[in-house]
Amino acid sequence: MYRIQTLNAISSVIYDELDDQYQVSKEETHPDAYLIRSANLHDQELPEGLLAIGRAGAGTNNIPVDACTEKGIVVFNTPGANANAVKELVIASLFLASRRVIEGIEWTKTLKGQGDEIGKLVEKGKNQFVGPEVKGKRLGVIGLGAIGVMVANAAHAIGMEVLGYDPFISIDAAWHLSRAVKHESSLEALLANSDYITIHVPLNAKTKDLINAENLARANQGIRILNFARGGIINEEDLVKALEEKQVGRYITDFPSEALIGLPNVICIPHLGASTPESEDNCARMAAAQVRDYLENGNIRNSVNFPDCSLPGTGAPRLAVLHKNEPNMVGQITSILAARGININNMNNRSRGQTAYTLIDLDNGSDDGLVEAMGNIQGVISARLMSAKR
Ligand SMILES: NC(=O)C1=CN([C@@H]2O[C@H](COP(=O)(O)OP(=O)(O)OC[C@H]3O[C@@H](n4cnc5c(N)ncnc54)[C@H](O)[C@@H]3O)[C@@H](O)[C@H]2O)C=CC1
Ligand SMILES: O=C(O)CCC(=O)C(=O)O
Repeated sequence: MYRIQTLNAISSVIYDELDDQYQVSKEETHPDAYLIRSANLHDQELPEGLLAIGRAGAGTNNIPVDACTEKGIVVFNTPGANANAVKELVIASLFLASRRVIEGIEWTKTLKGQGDEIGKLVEKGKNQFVGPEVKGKRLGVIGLGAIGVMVANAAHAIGMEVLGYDPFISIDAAWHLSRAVKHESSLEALLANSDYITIHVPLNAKTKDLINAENLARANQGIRILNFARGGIINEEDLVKALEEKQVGRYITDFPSEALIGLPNVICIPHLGASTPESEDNCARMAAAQVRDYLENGNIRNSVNFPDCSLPGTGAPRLAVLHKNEPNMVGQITSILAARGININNMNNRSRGQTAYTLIDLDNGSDDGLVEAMGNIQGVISARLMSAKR
């Protein structure tokens, strides 16, 4: 029996993946894995024995990934599974950043009680809510991953001139990006050449305060900024000042804060980017499937702290060793097997930055201290023995 603790409301489609070998609840004690959305794990003790965290979503800044790596907890996310939902809300927000629809709706509510006068009042008052069309305007997209590419292509399709900035763009993303999107090689150039920008990078130490007073000063006067990535990517103090000085014309964010709520020219959305049934199902199903494959078969797909590594299941005993990416790790692991007369049927070893993973299907052999022996190798983070069926 595997135990899964859910730390957020997760779509019930997880049960398509997690059969009766799984006990899933909010209160699970001694969980083998967590399934979460945006729950903040930074201030929580990670339970002993936790093997995996399945983040049903893209961003993992709510997870202490380095601490997980040290403890041998594999952190998974679900790349692209909610990208379309975010893209749709970003496109809607491009219009909201232009046309003063939200202010207009609020103002219209004040006309309640005016009876037959409403038509006349509407025509007289609507001028205050005029705003430009997006067609022909320039949109700068920061980060051309799963979401950024979709947003760039959709914005081009509605007639915008699209510029993109992503020094680390993947080959896959580049293949999917419309050729009409102009490549900008610096953030400063992107800001200076855009009427609107939209941010689609992860929040990490390198992207914190990526948008700040210095580069906002070089942006086009009145630039409209959309932030559906994370609040910390834009320096809030600098942003508020730039809004006051009209350097930033509009700011639409999925990440409200005390300083932003109620400010003129700011629209705060309650983190709804991925809140569609389709997206919630996609993310939940993918996270559950990845966690299951890891718990049962040791296979890793879409981890943010260990390399992707898998083997086809044959029912043979499988040794799974998470270790540091250091010389002679595989040599030491296989020497222990050789000393015990255990033959290797199949194996895969992958590395990623500081970490590595070795999966070995064994012809014979049982635990009998094998896992402990592996754990004693300097540089091994953790080891498990299982029978991989699929
Ligand atoms: N509002 C919401 O509900 C949601 C928000 N998000 C946020 O959006 C972020 C992006 O999501 P995805 O597109 O799915 O991720 P992704 O990993 O597919 O794409 C991120 C892209 O950012 C690029 N990048 C990284 N550092 C950069 C930098 N300094 N400058 C320019 N580009 C840089 C990467 O090369 C990559 O192409 C997530 O990390 C998350 O924080 C994601 C999903 C839903
Ligand atoms: O689960 C959610 O609604 C949050 C989605 C999100 O922010 C992400 O996937 O990074």
